[in-house]
Amino acid sequence: MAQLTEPASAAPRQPAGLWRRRVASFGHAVRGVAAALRSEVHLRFHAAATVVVIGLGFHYGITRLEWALVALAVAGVWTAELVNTAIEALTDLASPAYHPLAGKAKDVAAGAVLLAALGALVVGVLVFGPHLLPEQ
Ligand SMILES: Nc1ncnc2c1ncn2[C@@H]1O[C@H](COP(=O)(O)OP(=O)(O)OP(=O)(O)O)[C@@H](O)[C@H]1O
Repeated sequence: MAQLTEPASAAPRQPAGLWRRRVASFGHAVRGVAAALRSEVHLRFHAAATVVVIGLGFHYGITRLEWALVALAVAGVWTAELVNTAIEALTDLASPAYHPLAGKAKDVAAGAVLLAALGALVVGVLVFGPHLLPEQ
């Protein structure tokens, strides 16, 4: 039977359409972060910690390089936590019953969060330690 409409893939790519898709993708990403924030207590803790760290950064007037390190550390923890949340959801979908591989997937994802958090702790201690505990 003849097709009445062209398949979507055959439509010419207009710049306006590309922009619409980019904006839609951005919306999906924001929706993902919001959903994770609603369901994950850890992420709400990270959100509070991020606000505190930014406040400390302004309070102590840290340097541009220190801001860069803090930004990387904060983004690293958020990224690891969001990926962990996605892997947990996919694992629960694929294997609601107990399975050693499901456990391994969740443990490895949690390990990524742990490593990112340890890295952020090191950055936090090195950047803010001298301000919070000045030498006598
Ligand atoms: N389907 C499963 N099969 C085997 N082991 C599992 C399974 N689901 C969870 N586990 C084990 O239980 C641990 C905790 O899993 P759970 O889904 O409760 O994560 P969580 O502790 O709630 O994580 P978070 O607190 O980050 O949300 C996993 O790291 C894994 O070792």
